[in-house]
Amino acid sequence: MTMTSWLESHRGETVIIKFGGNAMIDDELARAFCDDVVALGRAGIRAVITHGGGPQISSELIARGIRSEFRGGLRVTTSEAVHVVRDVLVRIGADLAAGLGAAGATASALAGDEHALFTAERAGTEVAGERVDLGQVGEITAVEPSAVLKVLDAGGIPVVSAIALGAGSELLNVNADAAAASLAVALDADWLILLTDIAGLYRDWPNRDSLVGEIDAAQLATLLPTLESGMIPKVAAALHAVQGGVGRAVIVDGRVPHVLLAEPFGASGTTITPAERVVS
Ligand SMILES: Nc1ncnc2c1ncn2[C@@H]1O[C@H](COP(=O)(O)OP(=O)(O)O)[C@@H](O)[C@H]1O
Ligand SMILES: CC(=O)N[C@@H](CCC(=O)OP(=O)(O)O)C(=O)O
Repeated sequence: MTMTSWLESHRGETVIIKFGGNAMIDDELARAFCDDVVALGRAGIRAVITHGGGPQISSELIARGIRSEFRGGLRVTTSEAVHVVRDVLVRIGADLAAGLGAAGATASALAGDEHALFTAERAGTEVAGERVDLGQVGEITAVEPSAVLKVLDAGGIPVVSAIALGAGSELLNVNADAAAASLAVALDADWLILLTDIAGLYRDWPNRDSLVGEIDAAQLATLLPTLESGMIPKVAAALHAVQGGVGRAVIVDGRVPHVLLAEPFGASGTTITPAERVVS
């Protein structure tokens, strides 16, 4: 099947694409990403972009002399830091929407704390059996996707920043993979694509011969406790998505130009399927 006919067979499907990794810091890769998203839109695929910006947030915090550290793959976030997180994410969202605009789309940047898009509750985490207080970090408890749907229905591409509102309207920093997964579930998406800076999920990290091509949710759940660092929230997000009804989650290599147009949506990476296999 050619890519054109493959896309044609998926017309009308909803795809949430989490932009991240190297594609975010390399102008040429970012341009290729925007061109691909525009091509998906032209093929009648409903594409929604979500993004994080971990490295950019870290640089800005350092520049402002605010300490931050990661525990269990999540940033410990003070009340001072959370405003920096939001500022950086809003800037990235605006740049991405401008890039998509330059590539020929009508894109609208939406911050997750607006339009009641993401509601979250403060969440800690457990590291080596111990509870860790992460400060203003949240776990998404509700998604109100109407602002996203409005953009999609008008033929545009929503660009969603991963930040949420908690109790008393406090800003909560959320992991961008988790936010993308929650949005994918709320939109009953067919695909969740997570762009990263590695070829996919390795079963026996860092053994480069152990790349996983396809894995179902049950097998992935048994692998989750063995994972490290940034892969923990990413795999947990992929699992949440397919367990919540999303057709497939795919972890793909954002270092590869035009990876989104590699049939099907970057088959070179790791595809996560629901426990009960869906044949498409
Ligand atoms: N089992 C694994 N498979 C793949 N990558 C892993 C694994 N365990 C840890 N990693 C690390 O996780 C990184 C990806 O997570 P992260 O840097 O948070 O991605 P992103 O910035 O795209 O969200 C990889 O570059 C790799 O160094
Ligand atoms: C709670 C938490 O860790 N939030 C992340 C949000 C950004 C993000 O997830 O960006 P990437 O996808 O580029 O890693 C952070 O502060 O870095």
